[in-house]
Amino acid sequence: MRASLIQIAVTEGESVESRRQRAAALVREQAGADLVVLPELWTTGAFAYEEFGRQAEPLEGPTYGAMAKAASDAGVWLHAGSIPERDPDGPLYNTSLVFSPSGEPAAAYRKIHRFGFDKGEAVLMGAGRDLVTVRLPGTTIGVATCYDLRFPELFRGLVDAGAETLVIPAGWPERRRAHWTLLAKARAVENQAFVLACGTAGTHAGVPQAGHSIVVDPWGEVLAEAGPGEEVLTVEFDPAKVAATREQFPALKDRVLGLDPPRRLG
Ligand SMILES: NC(=O)CCC(=O)C(=O)O
Repeated sequence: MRASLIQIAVTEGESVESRRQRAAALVREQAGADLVVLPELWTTGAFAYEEFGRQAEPLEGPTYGAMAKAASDAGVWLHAGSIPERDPDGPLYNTSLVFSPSGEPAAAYRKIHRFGFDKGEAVLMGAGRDLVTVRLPGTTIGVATCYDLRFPELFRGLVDAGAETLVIPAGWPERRRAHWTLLAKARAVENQAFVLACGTAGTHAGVPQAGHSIVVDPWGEVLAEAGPGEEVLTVEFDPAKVAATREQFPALKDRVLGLDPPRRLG
């Protein structure tokens, strides 16, 4: 299976429409790949909080249209990263879009863990509730977004739902790059799954982005890693390695669930 992670640069010097057209062109250039991945909130930038409301789109808005067409032009499965979604009946959401090679919508995932504590995304956007997996030929992907990477229980839920390849678009800052790499490897090893983590390059809202998109196999080996700038990271991987790893080293079978709470002595 061949995957291309498009680590696009998000800068204020470029308009959203220009970046949308550029992203669509980059997706088209990936014809021949099985799966193409874009990062989180690449239209606005994940830290450009003031732009979320200004650039929010309905689910089937301009980014959806451009990405559906790009997926079908290239004939690829496309995880189109996420957009600020304006729900007509509710708040904004940080929503990822997945398209089939014929440009049909395959899934939408509303980010569950919002970043910012008491500001930013955490107050400007609503939280999703639903786990999302998508069956592709050869593997089942489980999707999560950026800050979700810090919450292992979400990934266990995806694995329980059949995920073998964890696809994580992000807008991760350079300042915490060490966490990004460490957590991507940890999620791969503990879930015995491939991790495809696609970040952004460039600087927006004064926050330099980490880049360093990364692909990790179920044994924790890094198959490919990008540099800091805009780049398309292409990798070949064998989805059968998930079943083989889970069979040869069956740690997932040793999970002990429903433990008792700590007992007080005395
Ligand atoms: N956009 C995000 O979710 C940022 C996450 C982040 O910076 C972190 O977890 O650290």
